Amino acid sequence: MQLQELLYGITIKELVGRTDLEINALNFDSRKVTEGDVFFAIVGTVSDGHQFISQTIAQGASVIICENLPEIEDYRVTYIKVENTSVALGIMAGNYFGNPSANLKLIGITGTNGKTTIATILFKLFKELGFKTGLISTVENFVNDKAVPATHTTPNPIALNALLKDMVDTGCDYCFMEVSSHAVSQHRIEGLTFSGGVFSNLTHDHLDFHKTFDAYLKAKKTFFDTLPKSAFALANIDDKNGSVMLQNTKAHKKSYALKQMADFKAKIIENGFSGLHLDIDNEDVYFKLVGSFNAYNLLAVYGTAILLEQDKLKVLTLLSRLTGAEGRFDYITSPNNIIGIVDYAHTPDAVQNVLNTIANIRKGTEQVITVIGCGGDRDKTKRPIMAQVACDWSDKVILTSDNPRTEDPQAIIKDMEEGVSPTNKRKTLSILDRKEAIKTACHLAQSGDIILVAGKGHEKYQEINGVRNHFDDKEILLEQLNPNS
Ligand SMILES: CC(=O)N[C@H]1[C@@H](OP(=O)(O)OP(=O)(O)OC[C@H]2O[C@@H](n3ccc(=O)[nH]c3=O)[C@H](O)[C@@H]2O)O[C@H](CO)[C@@H](O)[C@@H]1O[C@H](C)C(=O)N[C@@H](C)C(=O)N[C@H](CCC(=O)O)C(=O)O
Ligand SMILES: Nc1ncnc2c1ncn2[C@@H]1O[C@H](COP(=O)(O)OP(=O)(O)OP(=O)(O)O)[C@@H](O)[C@H]1O
Ligand SMILES: N[C@H](CCC[C@H](N)C(=O)O)C(=O)O
Ligand SMILES: [Mg+2]
Repeated sequence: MQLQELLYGITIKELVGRTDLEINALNFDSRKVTEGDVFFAIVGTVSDGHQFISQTIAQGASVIICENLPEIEDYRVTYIKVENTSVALGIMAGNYFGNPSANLKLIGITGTNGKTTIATILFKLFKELGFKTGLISTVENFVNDKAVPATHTTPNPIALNALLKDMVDTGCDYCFMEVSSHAVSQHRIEGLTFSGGVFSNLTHDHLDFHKTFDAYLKAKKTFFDTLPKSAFALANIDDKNGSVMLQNTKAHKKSYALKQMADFKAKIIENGFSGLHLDIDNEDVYFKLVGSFNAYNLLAVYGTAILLEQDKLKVLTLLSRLTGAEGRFDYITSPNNIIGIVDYAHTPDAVQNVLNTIANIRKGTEQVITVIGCGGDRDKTKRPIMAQVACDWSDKVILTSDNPRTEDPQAIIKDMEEGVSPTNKRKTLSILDRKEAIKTACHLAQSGDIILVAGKGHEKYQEINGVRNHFDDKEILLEQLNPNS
């Protein structure tokens, strides 16, 4: 492909060299650059890509996209100065892959909690409705039936557009993708054509990256502010930020809610371990998903399907048969009737929701034992709050490790302990080794008790200093609670 074909939509501040040259691939990582590549120099959180420019030229890069022009060393290389390299990368990655997002219906889902659940159920639903469909999510990506491992919730623009092209080539009509706040801030979704956007909720997370709640909110809102007129914007208006998301969007504004008037409305009739019984848009329907927060997720899915012009009764019938995403309120019952739940709750709000759900459906006499940790190299301010919520809503709590990454796991537990009040101390244990923590919870549990293992959900690893060792909460629960299976 010729460089000039990649430059549609790019505002060039300065150009040195030819644009009528054949290029190989796009690359933002110097370590992967080969002959004929375009290298994008990005200022990151750890290093500045500009410092690798000469190295990439030595490796054969023929085009450099940057925010500051280096001293021109090689007149065979084309240098393009832009305002923001990440924005240019998004647009050029789209051009490189033939702007696949415009050739299917792309729906983005954003919010602190519920993105994976909503995107996954939409993917399953649209496949059941008979469409070829794509999914981009935290757990796994899918090009219709083909699974593609996920590295991020929202991939980088090159991986993202490559996936979308694969979906278009496979004949997919729809793609449901999670849009993380990191992705919006880092312009990973730049240049994509969305047919719709969905907002679930906004609570405490990622303040290490965004610094303030306002900046976090703004990142989410930017996604809605940039939706085109032809798209729909569907927001949960029971969340106080739902209407903020809709404030300035050009898209068709639509709302969903359980507690007030909205375009899509539901009422919880029953909420138990066997599932939810809802009145949804005046239809009485049973669902397999558990917990009132899933009533919101189901309503978001239902609203999206109706906005995508699907038949109401067909949608509700199929939805009532579907299960949620892996590791989200995923539970087993032992032979002596101990319930073990694996859930991806890793924010204060999610922990509160999952424990509220358990509180609402427990019979009353049984103990709730929670095993919980907080991730390293992530928002430190959520640690004491998560521990406090866990203690306030459980009979026993075991604080443990969850992906310490480059941090000292003992120090993370110490941050969590700050949130344990003196009265809560007596019901709290700290056990560094997560496997031992889960084992201890299983030993403490008696018939009828409920164990919640929170934070890792579908994850199959424990990440320590850049190394991911096999670890699976559900596997350990199964082994401990069903020793003969
Ligand atoms: C904080 C964050 O989002 N970091 C992402 C970011 O890395 P960075 O800004 O730290 O990059 P950097 O290391 O400073 O490097 C800057 C630039 O120099 C380049 N470089 C660097 C070194 C070198 O030798 N040569 C070179 O060219 C890098 O490729 C990069 O382009 O850009 C990288 C390339 O796209 C991402 O892989 C990386 O994700 C890291 C691994 C990450 O953990 N991200 C998490 C926080 C994340 O994105 N999470 C969200 C949401 C999670 C959720 O709630 O679901 C997600 O969407 O997954
Ligand atoms: N609508 C919701 N409101 C509040 N909490 C929710 C909601 N949906 C799910 N949760 C809780 O949040 C956890 C994560 O859910 P899910 O994976 O769907 O969210 P996510 O937004 O994709 O998270 P991440 O940003 O980490 O990918 C669940 O395990 C559950 O405890
Ligand atoms: N995808 C999110 C949640 C990870 C959950 C938890 N297991 C952790 O490692 O903090 C993140 O990267 O912040
Ligand atoms: Mg997710």
